Amino acid sequence: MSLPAPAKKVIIIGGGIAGIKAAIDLQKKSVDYLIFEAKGRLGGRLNTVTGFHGKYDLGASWFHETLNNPLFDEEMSLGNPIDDPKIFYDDGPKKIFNKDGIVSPFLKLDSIVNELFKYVDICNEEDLDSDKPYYENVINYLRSRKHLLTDEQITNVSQYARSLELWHGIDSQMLSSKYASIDNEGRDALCLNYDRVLKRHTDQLDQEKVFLNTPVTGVSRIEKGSKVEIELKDGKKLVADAVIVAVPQSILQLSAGEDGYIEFSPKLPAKITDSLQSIHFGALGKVILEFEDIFWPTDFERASILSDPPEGFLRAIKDNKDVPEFTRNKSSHGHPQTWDFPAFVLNYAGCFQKPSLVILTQQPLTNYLESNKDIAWKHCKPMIQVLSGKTDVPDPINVIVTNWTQDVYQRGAYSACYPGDDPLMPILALEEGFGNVRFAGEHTVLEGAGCVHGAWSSGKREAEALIERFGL
Ligand SMILES: Cc1cc2nc3c(=O)[nH]c(=O)nc-3n(C[C@H](O)[C@H](O)[C@H](O)COP(=O)(O)OP(=O)(O)OC[C@H]3O[C@@H](n4cnc5c(N)ncnc54)[C@H](O)[C@@H]3O)c2cc1C
Repeated sequence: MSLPAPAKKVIIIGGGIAGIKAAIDLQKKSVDYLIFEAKGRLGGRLNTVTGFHGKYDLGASWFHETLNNPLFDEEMSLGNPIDDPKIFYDDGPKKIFNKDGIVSPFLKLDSIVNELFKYVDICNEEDLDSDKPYYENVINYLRSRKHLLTDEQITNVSQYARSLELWHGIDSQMLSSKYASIDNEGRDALCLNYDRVLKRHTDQLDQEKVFLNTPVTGVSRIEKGSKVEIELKDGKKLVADAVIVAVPQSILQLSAGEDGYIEFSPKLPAKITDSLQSIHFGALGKVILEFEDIFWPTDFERASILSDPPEGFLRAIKDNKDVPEFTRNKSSHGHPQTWDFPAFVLNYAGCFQKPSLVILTQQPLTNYLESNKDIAWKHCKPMIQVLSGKTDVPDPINVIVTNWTQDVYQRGAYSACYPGDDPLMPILALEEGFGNVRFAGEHTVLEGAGCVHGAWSSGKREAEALIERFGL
């Protein structure tokens, strides 16, 4: 009589949606698993909090690309009750504001910026071998069209084009032109809220196999690579047949000695370590303002707040002179100035009749606000004055500022491309993995890169790969 083969065991490092999905799928095939999560909660970049007026997502808010989003499909297949909807398409009326108030739709900024995006695509196709900062192409476009645009259009387009910063989480002087454009495979839907999606997943886990507040510090391939041993921060070691490293890309990019660093033994192949040099990490952040009452218009769902162009910008475009760089960090006033950065506003008054506004910010502003949370309202107040058309605006009853850049186990928002970066290299290298050391997360997928559904799909992929490897 032959004994049944002992159950295979997989250790999952990181309890975000990628790690959780991997665990669920492994469990379905009776593969034993343990999840080690550094923080005191599961979910990683899915984090829903409750304020005075309801729930807010500090990390992901939207289901992106809903024509090609398997997580969205799965959620919707479970029903979307009319009296308790799981999503809201917040793509109704949108308004654009600058320092002086509402920007007239007759400036046709959307049409011009759409043409500009096309121009950037054409430039990229014509020059496949090099990559410029996206902002340089914005300037080139404005120079090439300056006889066709009014001064007001040139000034406002230069800043409206920066809206992409609120997608990538980095400023457009740092953003790669090649990877600036956003694929749009379907409408984006606000998820109401991601805690529901997370709970549906975590409820499927065996809670005894989940270890919170347990950072992993080392991963070693042992027994000629047939087993993997992981080391926890307290020095404890555990052995498994495989490991799925589902920590953020920013953690894989740390150097020895930095908080959160994971030591791999033997070292990861150069294919992986070198590829991690060709990608960066952005810092999208959020400031949530809750007020007593609604005192601003409810006739729009989203707003773009345009920054001021640097002094002399228009003249430089018209005279073909060097265009001044825009301010990235602190100005001479000691901290970042409101009108130096574009912002994206989600108007809860327009979407849900609630007196709240969610303001999205990008690097380096996010880093500053997340480490100086007490100035967040002062920074945002001029935007709210413009948005409401009132100088005398009440203070919020609650200000919530995200913490992604300050969390040593996150260190920002998601992968982002600087000029010259090649996001494909790390994706291919991490997808290949290193024997039974596997990788999952938003930074390891092509479809849904940077997104929740991408991270989820990567967990599914790694579970499938191990199930096949184990011959199950
Ligand atoms: C502000 C913001 C807005 C976003 N908006 C959207 C959006 O609207 N739509 C969308 O689709 N996506 C959005 N995203 C991206 C999305 O949230 C992520 O792509 C996705 O949640 C990543 O999941 P993950 O499992 O790959 O990583 P994570 O969720 O980061 O999980 C990784 C986990 O690893 C843990 N960890 C790190 N180091 C260790 C260690 N040494 N040991 C153990 N555990 C460790 C971390 O604590 C973390 O919990 C947003 C992200 C942010 C920050």
